[in-house]
Amino acid sequence: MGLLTVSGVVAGYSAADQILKGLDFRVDPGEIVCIVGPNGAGKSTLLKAVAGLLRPSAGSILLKDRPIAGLRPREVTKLGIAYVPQEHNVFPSMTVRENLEMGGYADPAAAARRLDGVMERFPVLGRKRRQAARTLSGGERQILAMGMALMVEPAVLLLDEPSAGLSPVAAQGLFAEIQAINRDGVAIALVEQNANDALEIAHRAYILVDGRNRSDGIARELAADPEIRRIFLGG
Ligand SMILES: Nc1ncnc2c1ncn2[C@@H]1O[C@H](COP(=O)(O)OP(=O)(O)OP(=O)(O)O)[C@@H](O)[C@H]1O
Repeated sequence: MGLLTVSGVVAGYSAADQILKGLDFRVDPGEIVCIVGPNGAGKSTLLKAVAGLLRPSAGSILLKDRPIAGLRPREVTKLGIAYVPQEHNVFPSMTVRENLEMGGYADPAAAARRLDGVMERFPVLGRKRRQAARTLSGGERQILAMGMALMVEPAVLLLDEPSAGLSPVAAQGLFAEIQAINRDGVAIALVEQNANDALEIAHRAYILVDGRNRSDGIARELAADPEIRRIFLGG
């Protein structure tokens, strides 16, 4: 059984504007699953539907065997799915520590216990815990956003373009952190523009085009497919 199973989901930003047109998607325990595809394909929309920010008009979303489509974001988080949006994912004027505390808002009693664990897991956050988030580098800010998400000890982490705007070196560092989080036992759904790098760290991948699956399979096999390379991976 999949850990997260999306079946036939139709969703969009209004009834007349369906972006996901019957989408199937699955994350199994222990996986990093990458979602790539052209601009506007619906990659971010898929993560928003899973996170509870959009209510699908058809189809189902299951966490293990529990239906979650249409639940509020806070309920989805409590059940074990943490979402890191592409932008505005930290509070710039608050300290690193305060941001982490905000990340644990769904369960404040447990948050105090988890704070030390997250700062140990990401030493840079421990060292800079008293600094305002706006003073962090782009890569550190993304690590903080992931640290906030891990404050709820999720089973599944949804990451929307975490490497956007980072230098190649910072992006490589971030991908290594994503792999380390996955090795700690967190399954990850990763939307990336940086498709070649994302396919290197992913176990499986989906290629979305116009709200539907164009292809899916083992990430390294998709990355080696000449037609997929030509159309989606820049040659
Ligand atoms: N809040 C919104 N309200 C209305 N339409 C939206 C909203 N957010 C996204 N869209 C539209 O939904 C479509 C899919 O957007 P989405 O962000 O899911 O694409 P994407 O595959 O993640 O691509 P990108 O790489 O450009 O972010 C686009 O046509 C976009 O304009």
